[in-house]
Amino acid sequence: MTMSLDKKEDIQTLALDFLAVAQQAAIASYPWVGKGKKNEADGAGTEAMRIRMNTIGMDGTIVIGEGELDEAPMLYIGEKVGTGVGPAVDIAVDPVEGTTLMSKGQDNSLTVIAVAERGHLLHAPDMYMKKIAVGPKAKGRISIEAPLTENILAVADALGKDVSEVTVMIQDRTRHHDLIQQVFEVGAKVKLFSDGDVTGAIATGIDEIDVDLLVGTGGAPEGVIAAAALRSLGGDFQAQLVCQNDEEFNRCVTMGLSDPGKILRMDDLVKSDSCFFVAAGITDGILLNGVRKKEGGAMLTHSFITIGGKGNYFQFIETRH
Ligand SMILES: O=P(O)(O)OC[C@H]1O[C@](O)(COP(=O)(O)O)[C@@H](O)[C@@H]1O
Repeated sequence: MTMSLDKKEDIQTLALDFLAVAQQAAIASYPWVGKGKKNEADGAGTEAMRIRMNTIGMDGTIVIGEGELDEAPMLYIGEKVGTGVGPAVDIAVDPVEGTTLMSKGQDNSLTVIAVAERGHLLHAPDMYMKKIAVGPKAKGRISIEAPLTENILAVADALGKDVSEVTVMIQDRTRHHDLIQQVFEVGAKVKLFSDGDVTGAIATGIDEIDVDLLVGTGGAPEGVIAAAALRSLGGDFQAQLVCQNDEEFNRCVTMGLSDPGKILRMDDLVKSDSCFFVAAGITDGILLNGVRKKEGGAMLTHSFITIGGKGNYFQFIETRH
């Protein structure tokens, strides 16, 4: 029998199962850290994720994964996962978010998974997306259509901070030159990063991390995953797909996005609070510690879980395997 993900206990149980999936994927990718082999790490994480996911009592469908069936043998878009008996859910995965970071042995690579009730996650094509993210305190105060300077002033006001104390996370890319200049002009601070904008988005929803706003253009699949994390954390995420040519425009239309240039609000990205997000660190980062190998072969993981509809609820979990 297939049931929907409407009961709090269902979400909680499933979220814990997926936490184990993320941990296993991070452990499987770990031997490839710093080896310069992106594909091998991604493959190892993907396989571990799929094996563990197929033991879960659910009727799962991958909606954001490793690509189309003809380009990805595992966790392809549309692949059915789970035992087939249990809640009907849509799943968005990125076994290694920050493949370049991981392959160079740099900080901030992690495994991320977002899950929502069937039909509640946007099926985003693999193209660019303009994004803005804030935590719960600044929810309702930002607009992706407003200039960044205005958003920074609104966030400062919402957080009760002086504008000089507002930290804006931006991916260090030439396409973001104008955004970086706007931060300097208004007197706020940038925190530039080389890769991994899911981490930056989540950081806005966690008080202990000094990040107030994430802006910029990055991957659309990562955008949907980050939106699920922010929805679970009670924050806000707004976006707009960036079609660079007719082919990308037509791809959006084929995937059911009749107006690809539309501003995507939280309800367009993640339709309800029946969702959760889990992550596990591969290398150390601002959000999570990486995998550690202990004496005797035990592995230590550091992971993160946030579940929708519970306010600003999240937990960091250290596990010995
Ligand atoms: O490298 P680009 O083209 O600027 O793309 C940005 C995207 O790449 C990432 O930095 C890393 O993505 P990968 O893990 O696929 O390498 C994302 O976090 C971000 O959304």
